[in-house]
Amino acid sequence: MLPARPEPIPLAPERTAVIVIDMQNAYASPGGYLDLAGFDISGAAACIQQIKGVLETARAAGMQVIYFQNGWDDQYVEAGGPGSPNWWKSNALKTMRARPELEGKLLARGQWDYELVDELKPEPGDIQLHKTRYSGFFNSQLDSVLRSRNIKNLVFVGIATNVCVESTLRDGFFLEYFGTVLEDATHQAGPDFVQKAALYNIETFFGWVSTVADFKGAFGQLAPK
Ligand SMILES: C/C(=C/NC(N)=O)C(=O)O
Repeated sequence: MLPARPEPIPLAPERTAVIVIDMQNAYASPGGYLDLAGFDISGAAACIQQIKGVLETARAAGMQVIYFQNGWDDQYVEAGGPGSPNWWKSNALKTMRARPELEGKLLARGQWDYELVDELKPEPGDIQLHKTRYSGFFNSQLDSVLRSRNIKNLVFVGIATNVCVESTLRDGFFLEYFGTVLEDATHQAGPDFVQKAALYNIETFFGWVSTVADFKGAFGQLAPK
C-alpha cells in the first residue's frame, strides 16, 4: 500500500511499472533544450538524485522500470511540418527556428541533447521506449509492453510534470491504468505554479500523488517474488 493523496493506493510490485519520463540532457542538463529555451531547470539536479533512489527501490522490489526518451529523427520528419500543431507548439522546434545554429541538435536522435543523463542510465531488465509527442501512449509500444506483462499500475517520475508526465498519466487513465506521480521526483517546465496545478489536476481528477520517502517506505523492504 503506497501512502498517497487523495487516498493510499494498493500497488502490487509485479503489476506496477515505474515510468521514467524523458530524463535526457534536453530536459535536465545545463545547455540542454529547456535551458536554452529559457526555462528554469535549477531543480533538475535534485530530481535526478531522487529518481536514482526510486529506481534502486523499484528494481529491488521487482517492479518493471520503463525509460522514455522524447524526440525525433535527425531530419525532424517525426516532428511534423507546419501541418502539425507540434511544429507550432514545440519550444524545441521554435528555439531552433529562432537560432538556426541549433538546427539538428535539439531532441534529435544521435545528439547529446537526446541522450539520457549520465546518472540515470538503464540497467539490464529495464525497458527503453522512444516517443515523438508529449504522451508516452501516442504512437508508442507502451500499451502493449504493459499489457503483455499484466501491468496495471504506473508510477511516474521525470520531467516535465505539467507536459509529458501529465500527458502520459492522462492517456493512461483513459486506457484504464492507475497512475501515481512521485511529486519530489518530478520537475515542471515553467513557473512553480504549474507544478502545483499539474499535481492538483492529477490528485483531483486523474490519479494519485505520493512522495519518494513514502515510495521507499512502502517498497524498500520488499525482495522480488
Ligand atoms: C516542454 C516539453 C516538455 N517535455 C516533457 N518531457 O515533458 C517539450 O518537450 O517541449
